[in-house]
Amino acid sequence: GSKWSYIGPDGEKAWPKKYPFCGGVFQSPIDFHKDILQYDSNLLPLEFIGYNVPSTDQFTLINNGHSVKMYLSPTMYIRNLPFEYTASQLHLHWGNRNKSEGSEHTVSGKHFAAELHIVHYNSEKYPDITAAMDKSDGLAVLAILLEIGPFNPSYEKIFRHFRNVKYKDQMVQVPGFNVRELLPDRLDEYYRYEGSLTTPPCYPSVLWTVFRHPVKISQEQLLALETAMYCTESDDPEPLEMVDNFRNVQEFHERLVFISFRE
Ligand SMILES: NS(=O)(=O)c1c(F)c(F)c(S(=O)(=O)CCO)c(N[C@H]2CCCc3ccccc32)c1F
Ligand SMILES: [Zn+2]
Repeated sequence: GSKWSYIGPDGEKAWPKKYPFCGGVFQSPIDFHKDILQYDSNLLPLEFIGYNVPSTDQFTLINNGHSVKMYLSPTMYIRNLPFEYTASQLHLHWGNRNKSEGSEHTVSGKHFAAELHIVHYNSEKYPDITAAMDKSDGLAVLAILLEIGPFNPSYEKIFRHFRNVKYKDQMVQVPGFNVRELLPDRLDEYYRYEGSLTTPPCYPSVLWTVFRHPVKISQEQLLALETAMYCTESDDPEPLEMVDNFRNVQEFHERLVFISFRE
């Protein structure tokens, strides 16, 4: 299994020993601050096809010991990127109950409470995500920044299942729903840059789209995310809470982040 973690001797400083790309170029996440941003009028709103999955279909939600991830249906894809990218899975990154600052990307040095990632692979060039994930044009990940606000019934369609995936390798079926509801209203405003997976093997294979506008979930929903899951299996004598599962921002020199909006 993947022997890496977010804390202790196998934490992110040690990743490059076993996973050399983690010490390499184009690493994610990064901080978005004004002197690396450049407006690009060619950045179009993304189009989401097949995102409205009927409740007769089911998504598999699984605790993989690093995050909680939900497999998506291969009928879901995005257009208006250099290629067509088919959805693979979504997962989250978050902090802990005493410090709700668990986003991976930051804006002017500020963390958001949490971050949702929807991972897609280039289905025009590669047969599946395994073939795509180490290619420079292989993956496209959408990132949604989460902050505290009113209760969010769309996120609840995933969150209400957390009690059934408390421990590593537990899984549950989630009835299909319109995954578009998890995204902010303004799909036309986003940050765009070429980066990497934020977990080992850290391949520099990701075209990142980070939406400008955060989505709100309630304090109670955030607390559930921060306290529901463990990295360890149900029978482990030393349970480890799944908290602070975000990578720190990486050096980003001589590169630009393109923005689809004029600030
Ligand atoms: N932040 S991130 O970079 O988007 C990101 C994660 F943070 C993350 F935890 C995962 S993981 O849950 O699979 C556990 C670690 O691989 C992924 N998986 C991707 C890349 C690795 C292999 C793979 C295979 C099938 C589907 C998705 C993926 C990931 F892309
Ligand atoms: Zn992620």
